[in-house]
Amino acid sequence: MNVVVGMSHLRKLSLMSPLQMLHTTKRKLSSVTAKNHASLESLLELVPQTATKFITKNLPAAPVGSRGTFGGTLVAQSLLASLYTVPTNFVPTSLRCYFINGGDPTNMITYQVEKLRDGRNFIHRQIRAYQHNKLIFQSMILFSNQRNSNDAHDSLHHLAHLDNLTPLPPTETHQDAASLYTEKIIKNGNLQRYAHLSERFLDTEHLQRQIDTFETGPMEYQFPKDIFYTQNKQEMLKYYVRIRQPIIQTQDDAAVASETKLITPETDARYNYVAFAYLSDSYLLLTLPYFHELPLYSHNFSVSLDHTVYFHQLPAVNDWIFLRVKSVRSHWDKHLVQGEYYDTRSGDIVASVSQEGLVSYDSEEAIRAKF
Ligand SMILES: CCCCCCCCCCCCCCCC(=O)SCCNC(=O)CCNC(=O)[C@H](O)C(C)(C)COP(=O)(O)OP(=O)(O)OC[C@H]1O[C@@H](n2cnc3c(N)ncnc32)[C@H](O)[C@@H]1OP(=O)(O)O
Repeated sequence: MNVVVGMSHLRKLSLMSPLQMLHTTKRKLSSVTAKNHASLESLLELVPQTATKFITKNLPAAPVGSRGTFGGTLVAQSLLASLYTVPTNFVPTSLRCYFINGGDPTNMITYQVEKLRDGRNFIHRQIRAYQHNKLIFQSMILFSNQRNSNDAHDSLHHLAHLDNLTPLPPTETHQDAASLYTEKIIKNGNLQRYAHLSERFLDTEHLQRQIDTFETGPMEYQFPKDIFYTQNKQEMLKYYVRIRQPIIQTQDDAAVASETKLITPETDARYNYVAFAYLSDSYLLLTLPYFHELPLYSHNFSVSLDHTVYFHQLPAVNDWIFLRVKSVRSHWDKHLVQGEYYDTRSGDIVASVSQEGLVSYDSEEAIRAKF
């Protein structure tokens, strides 16, 4: 990224009237060609070093506006690494992670899988991620045997379910992220208000990268129309997300990837879990201001501290997944958010996610005053 150009442009913009600024920004935006983002597979690809040690093939990128590696990359790669160490009939049941040190996007990550226990029904794995010989992340994953379905042990069967979901997000309430971001943040005189929250909103490269990510990144979102700034008290944020890259949903047993083969979106349906782990860290903490009727992106500092996923069934990530997020507790800059993810075809829950983050904001009054 050309930071020097970005900064000088930023200074020029700050001397302009809001109208000039908007026109200049629009011109700049249309002159920057959209970049094709790498596929999810290449973002997450691991090179096996030994049976339990893996190194990333590509650099672990930071999300737009962040300095450190995207947490979802670490969660997903730790799951991918552990999948190489369990038989193909085992699927993840739960996954608990801690983000210990910020990831360096300019260096490869080494994942070390520890085989804690191998049972008939359950397998336990612990995964540690290192950069510069420093521990940056740790996860613990429980796998269960999907072939071991004994009806006698299935009393009190229950799966949370939502009626009235449709395979396509409703257009009257939801809109694709790129056009919504353009409409609500870049256009309609709003950009200057956001620039009061962060100078990043005066940097056309930043705006373009955000739009590129929405348009061509690994995830596709349909957000509620008030997501960036709601003026109504909200208990839950409801949005839709899916993965762009095709991932197989079923496979016959003969074709299941053996432990020696690469686990990819084409070879192993369990890649849906990996992709879900990746998407489950996006637009979770970032949505906190929504619950306070404040504009998104009004934080001063934001990192996730931990992340937990309970998988209830294989998530079909190429279909729209309906997500309900709630804010459980905010206290001394520590914020806990929880999400329930539903399959929009069946209405059944596919996963539950909890995340605590360290996010600092100015006071509500100060944010409102500058916005
Ligand atoms: C290809 C990719 C596409 C992505 C596709 C689309 C994704 C689209 C979704 C986008 C959404 C993104 C949002 C995802 C969210 C994550 O991904 S965050 C990434 C994962 N989490 C992390 O990396 C956190 C790792 N953990 C840590 O860094 C450390 O454990 C902690 C949390 C900083 C420890 O805190 P601490 O004990 O207070 O640490 P301490 O040693 O006192 O301070 C260390 C540094 O932390 C910083 N710090 C700590 N507290 C504060 C604070 N309140 N204010 C400011 N700085 C602070 C300071 O820099 C401090 O440095 P110094 O001031 O000492 O120089």
